[in-house]
Amino acid sequence: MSHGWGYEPTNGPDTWAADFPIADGNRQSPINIIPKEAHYDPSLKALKISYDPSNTKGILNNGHSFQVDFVDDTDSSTLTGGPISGVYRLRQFHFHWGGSDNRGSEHTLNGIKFPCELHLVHWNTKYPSFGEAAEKPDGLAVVGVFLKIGAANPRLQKVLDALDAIKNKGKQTTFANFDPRTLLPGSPDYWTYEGSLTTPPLLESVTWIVLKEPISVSPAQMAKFRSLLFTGDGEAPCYMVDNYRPPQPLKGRLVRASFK
Ligand SMILES: O=C(NCc1ccccc1)Nc1ccc2c(c1)[B-](O)(O)OC2
Ligand SMILES: [Zn+2]
Repeated sequence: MSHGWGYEPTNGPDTWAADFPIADGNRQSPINIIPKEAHYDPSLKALKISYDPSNTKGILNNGHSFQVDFVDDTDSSTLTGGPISGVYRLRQFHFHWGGSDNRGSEHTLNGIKFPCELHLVHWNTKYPSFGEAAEKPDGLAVVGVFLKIGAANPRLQKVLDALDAIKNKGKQTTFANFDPRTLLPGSPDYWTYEGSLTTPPLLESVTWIVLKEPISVSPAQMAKFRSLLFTGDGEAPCYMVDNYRPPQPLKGRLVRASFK
């Protein structure tokens, strides 16, 4: 019985193409971003982010990461502007991180890996649902934020304090009134390119918006991420670390910059 995809040698990123041939597609993510090769596009608008903390629904260990889910049945938490047209609704945010501080991010900058990367997932309201949007080339918009080691980030702490309650795969707990805007850096500068989900089903439906300025995370806070388990209650425990896909071939894609 073939177990599901994951990040171990037997089911990790190098094995995904067997079940998800799109893994070798023409717009796969993540990528290595080389700022000097990005094209400044003066027509790119500023990102407009408007979140309603009361939309926060809960926090879940899904066995690959943990995610904070949002009520997305109205336009109360949205992303507009930037490289996208129309209104995209916030669905969830989650992270990818490493087993040590020298790795963990999915996107890289000049080949440099950050210890962690935040993904804020939005779907295009021209489609009836997230699931439908996820199958369209302009269906999703994901804001990526790098985390770099530094001072403890107080904005992260509320999220990290909830992790003790969702140690195992499948566990979820209440989580309310969180404003993900508080996790964003001060600078509005971003790179953008057309890509995909970075986990199976690896659908090529994501407009990526990767912010230039990282936010901080302390070593102790990174240890909290690494205290989660990939495994379910009663299984042999396996720490949730290195849940990142490495950069994929650019295949001729342009990376645009919103700044000079
Ligand atoms: O939503 C996901 N799966 C469930 C699903 C349901 C219905 C249709 C397709 C997929 N996955 C997913 C969504 C967004 C992002 C990622 C993975 B990411 O690349 O890690 O960062 C951005
Ligand atoms: Zn992600």
